[in-house]
Amino acid sequence: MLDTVASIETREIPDGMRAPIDALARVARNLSFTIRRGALGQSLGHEVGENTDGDTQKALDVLADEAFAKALTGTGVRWYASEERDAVEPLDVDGRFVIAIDPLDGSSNIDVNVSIGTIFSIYEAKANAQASVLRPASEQIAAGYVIYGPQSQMMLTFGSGVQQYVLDPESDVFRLVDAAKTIPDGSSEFAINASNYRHWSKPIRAYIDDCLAGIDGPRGKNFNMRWVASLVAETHRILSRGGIFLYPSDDRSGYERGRLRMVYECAPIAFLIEQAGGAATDSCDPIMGMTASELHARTPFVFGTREKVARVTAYNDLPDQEVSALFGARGLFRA
Ligand SMILES: O=P(O)(O)OC[C@H]1O[C@](O)(COP(=O)(O)O)[C@@H](O)[C@@H]1O
Ligand SMILES: [Mg+2]
Ligand SMILES: [Mg+2]
Repeated sequence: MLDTVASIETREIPDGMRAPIDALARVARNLSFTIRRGALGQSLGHEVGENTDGDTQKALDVLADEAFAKALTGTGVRWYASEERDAVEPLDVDGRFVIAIDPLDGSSNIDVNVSIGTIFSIYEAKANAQASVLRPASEQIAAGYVIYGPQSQMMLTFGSGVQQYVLDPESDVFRLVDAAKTIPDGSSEFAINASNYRHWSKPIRAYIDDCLAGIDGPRGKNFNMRWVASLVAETHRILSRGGIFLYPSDDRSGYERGRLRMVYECAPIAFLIEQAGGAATDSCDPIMGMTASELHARTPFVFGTREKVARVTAYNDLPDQEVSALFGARGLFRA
């Protein structure tokens, strides 16, 4: 259907990158259609296997991965690195780019009609597959995500701000609605999977304790909590109205480095967030300065408005015994 016309408005997309971005947008609009059909179409949420990281793969994870790899072939992409594949794979031998992708983010939400997404990151390719993705996040030349929600939207950065596109159901084209999206200040929302509270480090517990204490605590104001369990949806909310997201490391086996993957989840989201005026860290240091040790490596992840992310770093920098007391007693960073 519609595969011969441009699937995204290209005026703000650098010339050399239009082919891969158009391919990503084309698959995204097809996925959006498939997701909207739900049970009227093919089954999407049943388990079909397990990926390298030990996550169950749903039918839609695999369908999305195969569709992106196929559509990107012939668009100048030399290497394709996916959450759903064991290793980085070749596409076009002479291609200029490497794409790292989480083809379907928020898999646990497929069956319950809650927003899910796609996250991607683009670098200049190197001759070596591994070296093309195991490099500082700051070397990304583009990053973006698609959210499949009540509206399907795409957010893109090429290193000079964040562009917001909405998939127009009339024309089936992603249309540019904001060429300079920035994160608003002032939200009092935090997002964390609070069921893991007992597993967190002291500084993370102290940070959340102080939020929960609300107007009676050291922060002197009330907070609200959100947890969608789709990284894309949390990012979209924070880009739209501010706040902070935390997926810290914890003491469960396998969560020593948190849950989220550096190459195709945290690096691209960090790039977008910084380009929108926010900050992204591993709870201490900026994600953009980090290099993954392997394709599926995890990292603790904290992002949102700068002041909120800096506060988490400050809690982490304090000696254990001082963590809460100091903030409470001296009223540091009040509100
Ligand atoms: O179930 P948990 O531990 O709260 O984890 C939720 C996180 O896992 C993820 O679903 C991981 O992504 P995938 O669905 O791509 O594996 C994130 O989108 C989300 O932030
Ligand atoms: Mg994901
Ligand atoms: Mg995924």
